[in-house]
Amino acid sequence: MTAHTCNWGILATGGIATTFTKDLLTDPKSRKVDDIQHKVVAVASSSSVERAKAFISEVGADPSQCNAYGSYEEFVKDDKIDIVYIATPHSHHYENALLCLEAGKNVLCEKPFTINEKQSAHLVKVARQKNLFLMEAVWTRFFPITIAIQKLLHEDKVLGKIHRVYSDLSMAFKPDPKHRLYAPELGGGALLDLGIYPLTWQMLLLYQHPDNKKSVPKVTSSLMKTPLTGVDEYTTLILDFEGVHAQGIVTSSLSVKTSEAYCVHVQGEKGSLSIPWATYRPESYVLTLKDEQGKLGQPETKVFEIPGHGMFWEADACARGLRDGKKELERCSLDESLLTMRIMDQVRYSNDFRYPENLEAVRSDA
Ligand SMILES: NC(=O)C1=CN([C@@H]2O[C@H](COP(=O)(O)OP(=O)(O)OC[C@H]3O[C@@H](n4cnc5c(N)ncnc54)[C@H](OP(=O)(O)O)[C@@H]3O)[C@@H](O)[C@H]2O)C=CC1
Ligand SMILES: O=C1OC[C@@H](O)[C@H](O)[C@H]1O
Repeated sequence: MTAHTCNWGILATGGIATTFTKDLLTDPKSRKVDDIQHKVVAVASSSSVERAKAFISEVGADPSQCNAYGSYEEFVKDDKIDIVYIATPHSHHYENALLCLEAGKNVLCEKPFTINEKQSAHLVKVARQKNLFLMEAVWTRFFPITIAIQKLLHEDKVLGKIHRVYSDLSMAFKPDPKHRLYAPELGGGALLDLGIYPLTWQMLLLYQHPDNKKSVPKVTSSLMKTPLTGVDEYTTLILDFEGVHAQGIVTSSLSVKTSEAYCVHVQGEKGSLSIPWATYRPESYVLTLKDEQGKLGQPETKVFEIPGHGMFWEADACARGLRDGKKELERCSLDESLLTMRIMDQVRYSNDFRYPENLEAVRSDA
């Protein structure tokens, strides 16, 4: 069978663009994939064409097969591109994705999709009008371990009724008002950068639970701003999923690292399942079941190998989706991206946290 080739354009040349593109260029056979292969055919840097050329060399792309651009506007005109991966700061996702969609390009945009739901909804509207593929790059959703955990809980029901899911992603960053994580003008703060991951686990484990029937959770929350720049430093969400009659507790912070014990902890009537570090890149789970007397037995750990960073699985899924004429993927559906943005909006706005007006705005044709 001839493998289907997916031609990628990389928009921006920073940290995650480097990680994603190196993963894209790993040998698919290393993850037992033979129906897909990826090529990087264009790279754009808003800094300079020299930066784009340097990036192409740094990631090991073939410069003879890959066009370098010093402007995103020129880059999106490149008709060799099948799909664009957007890797700019949160503040720029909305405009960058519109630029790509309006140029007729399919888009995989880093998380969080945009600054707020109305911007994401505008992207969805344009993608659907132009019959283009669009997805938020919530890469964790595509890990084999993530799919296995959902099967364990939803189909095999190893824990029986689920009572509660705790999930957290917190990291002790060095406070720097210029860094994208602290800068309001770049969409800084814990929730959109980190909190989206523990919130995604709630969507995967409780919102998607068959008994929940996709009922939207009631959300209460608290948020504490950093005195340094006023972005959110600590956030706590409580999600009541009435459909499955279970509660989710979601936390994130810029100032303290997630407990070593677990990033995700699921409590059910028959025991518990924990996922150790990292919330965004799970490598194992620990299942502890009760015996007939209801006493907790020995924990059993299952490890899943990751032949690289792990960003190739979402890329493989996008490539298969394009090959098969899909415009979105159920595993990371546009509706769930919109609901996730809606919940994060609710947390920010109900706790009096808004980004600068120009960042929260949508275009007049939204
Ligand atoms: N999935 C994951 O595991 C991760 C995802 N991310 C997401 O990726 C996005 C980028 O994060 P990261 O790679 O760490 O960020 P970086 O700061 O490392 O890179 C951002 C790049 O965006 C471009 N850019 C364009 N305009 C600006 C601007 N005004 N200020 C700064 N950079 C600008 C620059 O590239 P150029 O000059 O070439 O245009 C810059 O290098 C974020 O939305 C984040 O949420 C981040 C880390 C991990
Ligand atoms: O997506 C992410 O994952 C890990 C963090 O270090 C990073 O800030 C965040 O954007």
